[in-house]
Amino acid sequence: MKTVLVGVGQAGGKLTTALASFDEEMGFGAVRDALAVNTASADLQSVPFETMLIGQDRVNGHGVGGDNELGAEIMQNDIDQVMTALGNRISAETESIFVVAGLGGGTGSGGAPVLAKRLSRVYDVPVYGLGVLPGSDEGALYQVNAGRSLKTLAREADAVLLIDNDAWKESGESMSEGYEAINQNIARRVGLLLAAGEATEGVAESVVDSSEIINTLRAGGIASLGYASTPAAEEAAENISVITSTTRNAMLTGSSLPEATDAEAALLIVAGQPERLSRKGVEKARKWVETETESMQVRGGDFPIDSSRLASLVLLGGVERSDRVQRFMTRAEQAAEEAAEIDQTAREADKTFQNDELDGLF
Ligand SMILES: Nc1nc2c(ncn2[C@@H]2O[C@H](COP(=O)(O)OP(=O)(O)OP(=O)(O)O)[C@@H](O)[C@H]2O)c(=O)[nH]1
Repeated sequence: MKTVLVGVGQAGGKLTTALASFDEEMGFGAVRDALAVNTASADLQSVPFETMLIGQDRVNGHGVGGDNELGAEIMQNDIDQVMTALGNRISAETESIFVVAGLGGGTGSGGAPVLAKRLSRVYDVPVYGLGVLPGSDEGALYQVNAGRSLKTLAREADAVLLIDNDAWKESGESMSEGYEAINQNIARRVGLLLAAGEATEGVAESVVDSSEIINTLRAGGIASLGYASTPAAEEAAENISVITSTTRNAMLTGSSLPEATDAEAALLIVAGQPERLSRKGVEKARKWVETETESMQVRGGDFPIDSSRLASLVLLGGVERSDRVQRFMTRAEQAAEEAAEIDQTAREADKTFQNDELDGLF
């Protein structure tokens, strides 16, 4: 699937870098171009492709410090500049645009929905969000920001592929090592998905194309992507249970959104050497995904790659009713209510203080 990536904010820029590098290293060529947009000049310095600093008149290159309303405002003010830079990158062959952002901060959280809205109006190709949810140990501001941003982004984009920062956390890792590992995990999943949509030449089974990805995400809302891989036997017939167990792992333990299994639609892609791919295995695994998601719209296909391992990618569309997403929304709403209460108490204290001051004066 020929794609143009736009990273907004720090996490957006880092993830876009990881994705573009993975695509290049693997020689896939699905990522056609990329742009990183930020309000903080320091965050753009290590980005290896074109960058754009916005909001200089407001924050002078220092970022918005988690203020996602300001992030949205700045994107709105500078949107023409961003659209012009993207216009030079989006061509007739572009099949999708991904707006990539951490949803808990300020620049990406506020800016990504504004940009997705404008892109959807101007271009006919689908505009997807690739959004990162803050880990559950991140503070209330991050949860509130992400709750609001996710709702808006899901409305403005054709779908939001959601990544939970808690998904691949390993104990003992520093914050930056942790991000690095998460970004690599995301790059591998999304990179393979985009590349699978590009595969053209023949294997015995059905090759996935871009339209299957688009159709799986057609329901809109929130999507997740699972991945797992296992060493494979040389003979396809010996790999039936390898494919089913790898698919189970991809969905149950390798998902970008753990525990999100209730879906409107799904796409299973099994990648590996054509001679190791078992048609029966792919069909059995596809049926298992059908049962697990309780969806009648489960597509299946394969992606020929030169590897002695078999890998399963499971794209789930329309997972917003799943427990994980509901739990996050509840947490974000609680944090928003608590923040509003604190705000109210502060305002009341301020009023009392002012009244007392006035009492003293008159
Ligand atoms: N997966 C992942 N998440 C990250 C990374 N960097 C930051 N985050 C998450 O993204 C959120 C913060 O968003 P940032 O992208 O840092 O913020 P920003 O959009 O640049 O906005 P401001 O810094 O407020 O101007 C937090 O929830 C972090 O956990 C990263 O490299 N990878």
